[in-house]
Amino acid sequence: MAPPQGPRAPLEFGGPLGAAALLLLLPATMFHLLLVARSGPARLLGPPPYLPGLEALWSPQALLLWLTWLGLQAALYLLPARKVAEGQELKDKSRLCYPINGFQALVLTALLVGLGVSAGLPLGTLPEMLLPLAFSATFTAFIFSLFLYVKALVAPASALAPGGNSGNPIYDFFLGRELNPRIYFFDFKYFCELRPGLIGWVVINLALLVQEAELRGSPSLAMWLVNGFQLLYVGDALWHEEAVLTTMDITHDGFGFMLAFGDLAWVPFTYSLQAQFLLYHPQPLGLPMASVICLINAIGYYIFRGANSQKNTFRRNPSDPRVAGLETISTATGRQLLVSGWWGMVRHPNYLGDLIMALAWSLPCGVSHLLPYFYLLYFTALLVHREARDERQCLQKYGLAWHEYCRRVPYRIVPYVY
Ligand SMILES: NC(=O)C1=CN([C@@H]2O[C@H](COP(=O)(O)OP(=O)(O)OC[C@H]3O[C@@H](n4cnc5c(N)ncnc54)[C@H](OP(=O)(O)O)[C@@H]3O)[C@@H](O)[C@H]2O)C=CC1
Ligand SMILES: CC(C)=CCC[C@@H](C)[C@H]1CC=C2C3=C(CC[C@@]21C)[C@@]1(C)CC[C@H](O)C(C)(C)[C@@H]1CC3
Repeated sequence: MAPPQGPRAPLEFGGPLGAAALLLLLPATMFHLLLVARSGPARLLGPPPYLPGLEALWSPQALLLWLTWLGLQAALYLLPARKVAEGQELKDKSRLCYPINGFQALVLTALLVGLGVSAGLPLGTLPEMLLPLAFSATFTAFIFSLFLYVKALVAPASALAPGGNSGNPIYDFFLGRELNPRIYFFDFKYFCELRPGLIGWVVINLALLVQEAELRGSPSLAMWLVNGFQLLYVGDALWHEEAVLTTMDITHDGFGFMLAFGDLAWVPFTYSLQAQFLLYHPQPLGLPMASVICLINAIGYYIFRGANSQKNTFRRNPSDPRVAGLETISTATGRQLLVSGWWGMVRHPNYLGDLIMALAWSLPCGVSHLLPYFYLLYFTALLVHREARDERQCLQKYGLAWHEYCRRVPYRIVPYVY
């Protein structure tokens, strides 16, 4: 059994009390959003329109559907992959292997959903099941996190994450103890981060579009835009699946309730909020405004993809001709930091692009309600917090070289603002 690592890693998220509060607050917020999106006033701030009883939340059919969905995605994960990629080096100097077949899973899911619809599958009824489906996803995330917590008790110390091993069970349950929990080749964190939640988000959006078409004759332009933008985002994530192997979630964070709930429940049921809002609150949108919004999304995507690809190319091969001409700072670890190109503009250009896209996803919903802007507000808070966590880790890793980088590139996310 692995001993707890003690108080070496500083506690995050407000320690055990913060973690306990988030354990309740995150699911409560998700259900609040689901209830408010379908209510007439759609007020983000204020009490929910009603408190659902257990009979509105618990449905064996929804649980069965949810488990079938997880099973389908797990089966697609196990299909032969076009490539097997190596992850970052671990504490014991080994590297794990990951199948690169996420985009294939998206395409096969689309084919299966298409076949199902043409055989009479009532996709348009899915929006009515969102509440019990979200409940099933939350329930499975709790049970799964318990399993992960217990599994970590028998994991070797070298398999534990730097945080999440404080010895406080609530804090460790929330943050996650084991870095890469696996059964043979099946990596739970990698699977959850990109498959059931992200692809589920796209399917929920599509079901909302289908139901809008059934209700009003055709989907609105606003609904098309939200579906198109978010499909591009998910498709991009799966196309560049290998890049997720260098994100903080995979390389640093343990797998516990925060990521299990985030991946399985929060992403599909709250990231589809704009499409949910549009189904119940149709918004007029003219072509000129739609073109401006498309331009905003394109700018955001250009920055997001450009910055992420530049860093990934550089990390994989610094002498790649696409990045070889960029200015760099050497660090004591032997790794270099980019100080020109996207990473010379601000210290997190990829966050800037992501935030611009988040704005473009809300704008089709008009400006009469705050609710569709929830994602933008939450995401700003998430990225500001994430950026602070990343800066702490980079300072620890790179010391003086990081100070030099901060001096050369003083702004964090938005040039001349923050
Ligand atoms: N939609 C959503 O809900 C979310 C989306 N995201 C998105 O995920 C993507 C990944 O984000 P995230 O994992 O947080 O962080 P990043 O991809 O920004 O990775 C940060 C790491 O990049 C490396 N790095 C930092 N500066 C430089 C530099 N100048 N030159 C070279 N390497 C540098 C460091 O690691 P090292 O030096 O060790 O390589 C650092 O730890 C982002 O686009 C973000 O917007 C993130 C969270 C949620
Ligand atoms: C509030 C709460 C429950 C927090 C948990 C945070 C998670 C929802 C996010 C942490 C990092 C994420 C990433 C993506 C989705 C959201 C979570 C899981 C991501 C898969 C979205 C698509 C991107 O292209 C990405 C692959 C870069 C990204 C990785 C990080």
